[in-house]
Amino acid sequence: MNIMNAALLPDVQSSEDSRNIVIQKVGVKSVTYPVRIATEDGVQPSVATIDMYVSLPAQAKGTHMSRFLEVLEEFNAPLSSKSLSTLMSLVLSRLDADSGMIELRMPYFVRKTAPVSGAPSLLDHQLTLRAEKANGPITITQQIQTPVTSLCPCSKEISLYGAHNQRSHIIIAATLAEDAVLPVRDLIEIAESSASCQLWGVLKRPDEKFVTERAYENPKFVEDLVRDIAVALSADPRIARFEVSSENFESIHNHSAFAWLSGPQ
Ligand SMILES: Nc1nc2c(ncn2[C@@H]2O[C@H](COP(=O)(O)OP(=O)(O)OP(=O)(O)O)[C@@H](O)[C@H]2O)c(=O)[nH]1
Repeated sequence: MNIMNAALLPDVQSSEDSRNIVIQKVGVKSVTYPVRIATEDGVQPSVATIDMYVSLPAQAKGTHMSRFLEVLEEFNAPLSSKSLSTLMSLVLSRLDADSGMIELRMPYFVRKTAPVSGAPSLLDHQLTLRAEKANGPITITQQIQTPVTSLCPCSKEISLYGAHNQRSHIIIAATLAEDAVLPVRDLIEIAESSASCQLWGVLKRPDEKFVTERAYENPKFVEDLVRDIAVALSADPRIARFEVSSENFESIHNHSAFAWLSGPQ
């Protein structure tokens, strides 16, 4: 459509609304979009599911939905805490809004080498990056879901042989201190080092023996996981506040053991 035709169309969104009701969040939800993530090892391509919202004042009938995607089209920087903050500012300015939120959810891959054989493989994590602007400055939250192994201390103590163990999903959401930079890898390392054992995509037999014994020597309740992680996050000056959870997919039940906490405490 050319500009002449567009100018002839009524702009319903920009008309006045008489109900006197503010909308806290309006925008686009579940946009699937290719992205590039800035990592310490270079730029990693991924595909994100994106929500972008702004507030709408009481007198405005509608927001300008097309502008969210226009900003995304123009935004060309690899994703980092700094560039996400810039994207939030661009959205607020283009939508003429005081407050808003952008959340991107995407797979994030880490290249690993198996503990004994050194076999290379990729391990997938779920990364969520969130920018929020309310009354103060823009805040950035980095959330990572990391899969690990946990082995039950009680089971080890009471059993003649073995101990039940499970795959656990640890979720750490760290809201950064102002201007702080926190590599996502640091959060993954905190999660993995707090677990009974970390996971690898490829394990040969010597590696399998290693992870089996490593988990047995390092048993953890779901409570131990979230508490050990909270201790590490509380000591990190780059993190203003955090939430940690672990879901342990039990092998002796058809349900999970779960723990959640927020900090610092
Ligand atoms: N506000 C609003 N827009 C919607 C809704 N449903 C669809 N639209 C969008 O309306 C858009 C077009 O409106 P605007 O984004 O304001 O487009 P425009 O007026 O040509 O562009 P600007 O001049 O930049 O505002 C389309 O992208 C549709 O997605 C809705 O429920 N609310």
